[in-house]
Amino acid sequence: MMQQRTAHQIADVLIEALPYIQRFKGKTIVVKFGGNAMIDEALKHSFARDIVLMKLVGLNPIVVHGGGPQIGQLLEKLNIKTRFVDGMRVTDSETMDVVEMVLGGLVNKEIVSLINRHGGKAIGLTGKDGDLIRAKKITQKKYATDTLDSEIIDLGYVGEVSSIDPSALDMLGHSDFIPVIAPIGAGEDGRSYNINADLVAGKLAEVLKAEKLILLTNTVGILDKQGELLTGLTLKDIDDLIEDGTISGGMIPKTRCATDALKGGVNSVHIIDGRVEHAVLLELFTDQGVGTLLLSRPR
Ligand SMILES: Nc1ncnc2c1ncn2[C@@H]1O[C@H](COP(=O)(O)OP(=O)(O)O)[C@@H](O)[C@H]1O
Ligand SMILES: CC(=O)N[C@@H](CCC(=O)OP(=O)(O)O)C(=O)O
Repeated sequence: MMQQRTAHQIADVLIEALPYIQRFKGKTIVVKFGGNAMIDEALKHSFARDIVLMKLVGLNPIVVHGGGPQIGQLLEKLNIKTRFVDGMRVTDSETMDVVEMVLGGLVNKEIVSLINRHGGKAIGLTGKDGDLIRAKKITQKKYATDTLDSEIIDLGYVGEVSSIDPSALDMLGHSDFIPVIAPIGAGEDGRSYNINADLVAGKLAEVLKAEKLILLTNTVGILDKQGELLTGLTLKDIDDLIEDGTISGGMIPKTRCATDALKGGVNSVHIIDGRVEHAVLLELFTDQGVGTLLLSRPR
């Protein structure tokens, strides 16, 4: 009896995924995997398996990864000091070499190899490969609070996305390959630029006209002032939450990327908890979902 019920429950869970698989078949889903989620071995494996399953059931996953903590660790070993201004790492030429080594090398190849070990065919790219991402230098204006003067802070080789050539991704999307992208772009001068991974994921989702952008982070989603999860938000709600200070710190650039992607034609953005095993699968293929769903307007 017990065994039979368990079998039914398993079948229910499997069949719950069917309408979602039918709806998203052939659609592009951009998934940003943050550096914090990569610290846990079990989480890395569950993420890789989710991506392999997505591809096998006919979706087109594109992975964009971060690696902030991993860059920090190598810089520390090399005794190179680092600092952030408004969520961006100040990146001089020496730091850029380390960023490229960690993001384009160690972290990228680790994710590629994990996906491959779970039966996928991942191909690692930085924005320099296939001329995927062109970057332009960001100039950061920092406004001092005690004076009205503005101080320009030179962030060095920190870029924003100036253009994307998706032809390499189009080719991979029509094959068994799963692209895994490190957030490094090439400047007009051919130099490498360090780009925040959320920015890259948002722009890629926009250019690829992705069905969804999924941002894995280290909170359960966007929280209200009482610390309760906000399960559904629209563009207007997000503006209000930033305005009244509910959304602050690292969540501001993240939600800005999300709103840009929605305005650019992405159907939905999901900010979900990367600390939960199989968070991507639960968000995509179950009725309740996890985290915060952001839409242009109420459904
Ligand atoms: N309203 C909010 N809801 C959830 N997190 C928030 C909110 N406002 C600020 N945050 C902060 O934003 C952080 C997520 O941004 P960040 O650390 O940059 O993420 P990641 O490293 O995944 O890119 C959360 O850990 C939290 O400290
Ligand atoms: C300009 C800038 O700050 N770039 C980031 C790139 C990595 C990143 O975005 O990693 P997470 O997603 O893990 O935070 C950095 O150097 O840390």
